[in-house]
This record gives sequence, structure tokens and C-alpha cells, in this order.
Amino acid sequence: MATGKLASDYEAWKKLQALYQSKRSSYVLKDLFAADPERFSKYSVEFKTSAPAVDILLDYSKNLIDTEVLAGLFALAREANVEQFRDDMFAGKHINTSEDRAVLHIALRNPPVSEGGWDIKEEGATTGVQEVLAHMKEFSEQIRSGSWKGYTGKAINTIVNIGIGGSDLGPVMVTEALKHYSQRNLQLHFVSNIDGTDLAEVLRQCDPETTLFIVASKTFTTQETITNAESAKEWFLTSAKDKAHVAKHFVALSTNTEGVTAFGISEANMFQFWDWVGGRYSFWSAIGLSIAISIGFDNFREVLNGAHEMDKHFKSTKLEENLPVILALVGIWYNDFYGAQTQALLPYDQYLHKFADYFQQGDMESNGKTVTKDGSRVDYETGPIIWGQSGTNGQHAFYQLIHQGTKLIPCDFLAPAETLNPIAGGKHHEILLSNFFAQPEALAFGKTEQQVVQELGPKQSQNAALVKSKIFEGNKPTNSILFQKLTPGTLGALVALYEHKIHVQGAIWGINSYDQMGVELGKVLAKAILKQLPDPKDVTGHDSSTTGLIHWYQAHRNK
Ligand SMILES: O=P(O)(O)OC[C@H]1O[C@@H](O)[C@@H](O)[C@@H](O)[C@@H]1O
Repeated sequence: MATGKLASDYEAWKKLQALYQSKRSSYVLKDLFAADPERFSKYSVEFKTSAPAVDILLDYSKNLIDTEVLAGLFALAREANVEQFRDDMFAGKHINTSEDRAVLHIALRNPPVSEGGWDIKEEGATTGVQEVLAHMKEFSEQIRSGSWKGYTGKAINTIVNIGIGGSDLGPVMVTEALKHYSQRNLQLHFVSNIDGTDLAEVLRQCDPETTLFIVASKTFTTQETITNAESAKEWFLTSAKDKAHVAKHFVALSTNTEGVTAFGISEANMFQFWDWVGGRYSFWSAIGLSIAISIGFDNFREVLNGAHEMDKHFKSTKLEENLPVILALVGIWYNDFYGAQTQALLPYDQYLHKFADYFQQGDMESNGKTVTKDGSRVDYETGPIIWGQSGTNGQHAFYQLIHQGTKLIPCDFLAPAETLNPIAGGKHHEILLSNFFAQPEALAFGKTEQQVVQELGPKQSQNAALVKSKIFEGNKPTNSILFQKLTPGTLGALVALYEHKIHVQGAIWGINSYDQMGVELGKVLAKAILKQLPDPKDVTGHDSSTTGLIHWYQAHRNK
């Protein structure tokens, strides 16, 4: 944030605060819809592109907003220099100030300049990107066609991606989301947890002769990943014996050439990316190799292309019609003025069942910060807690609390107009979508006491407690996002939509959305504790709770 101000110093922020305090009781969805028959068309916007074909409708009319609130929110974005900050990112400026790095995952989905892409002003960003993409294409095609052979001459049929955080969640989410497009004879596994169970259970399903391990780690120093990769190599060598065979079965995705070669993977089997790709923004890079193998390089390219279309929209559309900006501002309204703590992501598409998990890292690691870029402590709420699950499963689990609990939970509902699995004559999809429409309606308009009484009839309505328990207060805000169909391009656009939303919110809060200092402390302490675990006498320097826990563990292990 160029101004060095806290968000709460902005005039627009103060105005929004005053609006919330003085007019909050008038933000009643029932009344707002009754007063304005045009509300849906006013507060919905369509994103449509032809290559790739993507059609996304964002309906944000069921939010506790009116024209005045919206004007205030857009004024806030302008006062916080959101447009400048966005342009700085696209220009390759070092907006990740604490690490002095550019933030250029957008360059990864940028087509070559010769194909109409714009020039990213960062050394090597376009040439390097295209080279790695070519390598990914070549390699993924070799695996998919069976021309890449394992050490006994058999084709690869099992892929194990070993990585954690950004080197796992993106590939997991995308390969699940685009399973429809996957080559079904290739088994895909993801090992992330240091818990040996994760690797052991996967290895049980693998044959060393036909398994490819993809070691995915930006830094190539992450304890979990390196330990899992070493154990996988040991398992492999038990059968393969000769270290020379590693070259046929292990590849690395990393920025750290030295670390990769020290592990025993040659540079030829390394797919590079760069420090300007944040871990949680990295599946667009070499980290997406497992995706390219699963769905084919052309489909992977479509994911990038869809994201690129959203990048262009974000970059050039005025704020009032800019989907990521709208999502960000509406989110800020609840997060900072209504005091909402969480944001639910609820895709009515089974293929998107990892979408909320993915954006838990995407959003919470980006915007879970307390200090601004210039080191001031914020006096407002920053990133929300992101959670969710695919519909309709969530309805039978936690929706009760969203409907009738005491907490305000803004929800984003997402659904495809067209299903990829129109089984039973499309019956399932119609039922699914009827729920997708019904839930935001129920959340917004609720059920009054009068309606409950009418339903229960005079006798049961004598029971006042029963009547009360059946009332839905309503006025719960939601966004509804409908898209044509879950194609690779659409997925790319949807992910970029949420990425840019995170960017805009971070810009307004004045925080650095692109570092993750908060993950470091625990890592350092764990390293120190690991050395103390063999002998109780070595357990020093801790509080009584930590010491007590470690001692209890030492007394109970291997019993
Ligand atoms: O890809 P590597 O370097 O193994 O990092 C994996 C993950 O590590 C965590 O601690 C975070 O920093 C994440 O942002 C990152 O994605």
C-alpha cells in the first residue's frame, strides 16, 4: 500500500463505519428486494470469454448492501490504491516487500507475446516460463503415451506427487476438479503428511517398476517432503537396487537446483520455477506437472488460459464490474464492519470438493496477518477463516448453524449449469441445482413466526418454544456463482477470481499477502525438539506443559 496508512484511516472506511452504525437496520434483504424489482440485474455481473469458452455469472444481490454501501466500498478500493497495487503486480514490481520479490504467478498463464500475451517486465519471466511449459508438455506426453519406460522397460501407470502446502493442495484440488478429463489408466496419489502412514498407505498400492515419483518443493528444504522423498527412494531402491534407475522414476519440481541434484535427481529431470511464484500460487507452474500428466497438457494449458482471461478482466475492467473486486469488497463489508469471522465456500459440484481446502491455504496464508507492510499493527480484522464443503453434503452437516446459529457466516455458493455426469436423465443435476437455488433463498428470506404458526396449525402453535425453534430469521448474505460447466478454462478462471479477491483484500488492509512468516516459528521449535526426543534428560528450555507432554510421550512410546 503506497500510502502507508491503516485501512481504518481512510475517509471511505470511516464513512462505511458510520453507515453500518446508523443504517444497519435498514439492510434487510426482504425489504431491499421488495423495494427494487431490478435488484438482481443491478447486482449481478457476467464474465464471458470465447477462447476458452467460459461463462460465469456472479449474483451478489443477496448481500446486505445498497447503492450507498457499494459506493462506499468502491471509494474505499480507490482510496486504498487498489488499481495501482494491481498494476504494480502485473508490472513485476516487488510487491512482496518483506521478501523483496515480485508476485508473478499471473505470468505463468500469460501466453507468449507472439500469441497476444503482454510483456511481463521481469527478467526471464516469459522465456523461462515457455521453456518449462514445453518441458512439461514433452514429459507429460511421454508418460501418458507410455513411451517413458521404467527401469524394467514397463510403462508408468502410477504417479505419486510428494509435496506439502502449495506443492500439494493445488495439484490435489485441480486433479480432483478435472477428473472428468483425466487419463483413467493412470493412478494418481498425493503424499504430503510427514506421518509415515501417508506414504506407507500409498506405497502399498504402488509397483516400483511402474511408479513415477514427483518430488514437488519450491525450496527443496521442506522437512516433510524431503523425508517422504528419501523414504520413497529407499523403498524404490530396495527393488531397483541400482541408483542409476532413480532417473527413470524420480523427477523434481523446484526452484532449488542444488538441493535437487544433492537429492540425486539430475537437472535434466528437474522442472524449474522461480522465487516470484508463491507456493500457494504455484500450481500454474511446474508444480502443476501431475495435473498435466493427469488431464493432458492441452487441458492444463486451458486451465492457464482461463485464468489468463480472468487476469485480463481483473486488470482492465472498471471496479464496479470487476468480479474479484466485487467479491473482495463485499467480503470486507462483513469481515470488518459486521464482524463476521468466517467465509464459507460451498460448491454444488462434487468435482470441486477440494475447493475450500485449497483456498484455506490460498486465503488464510495470504491474509492471516496482523501487521501492515510498514510494520503497523492493524486495528481491524484481516483475513477471514475459510471453510466449506461441497453441496449437498454440507446441508446435512453444518448448514443448521448457518441458518439458525448466532454467527453471521457469509457464503459463496457455486454451481455449474451443465453437469459432466447427466446420469438418470439429468435428474441428479436438477435436484442438486434446486438445492443450490433454495439455500441462498432460505438464508436470505427465512421464515417468519406467522408462517410457522400457519404451518403448524392452531393446536401445535400453542407450543411457543416449538414455534420459536422453527423460525428462520433470514437476512443471511450470500453470493451465487453460476458457471456453464466445469471445463479446464472455467476452473482456471474461478481460481484466478478468488486469487485476485485475496489480492484486493490484502491491498485494502495494507498487509503483505505474499509472505508467510507465520509458518516459520513452529518449524524451528520442532527441529529443536526433534533433537531432544531420544533422551528425557535433554528436554530443556520449555514451559512445564511442553516438557510434561514430551516426558509423557517418552514414557509411553514403543510400549
Ligand atoms: O514447496 P515447499 O518449499 O516445499 O513449501 C511448501 C509449503 O511450506 C509451507 O511452510 C508454506 O510456506 C507454504 O506456503 C508452502 O507451500
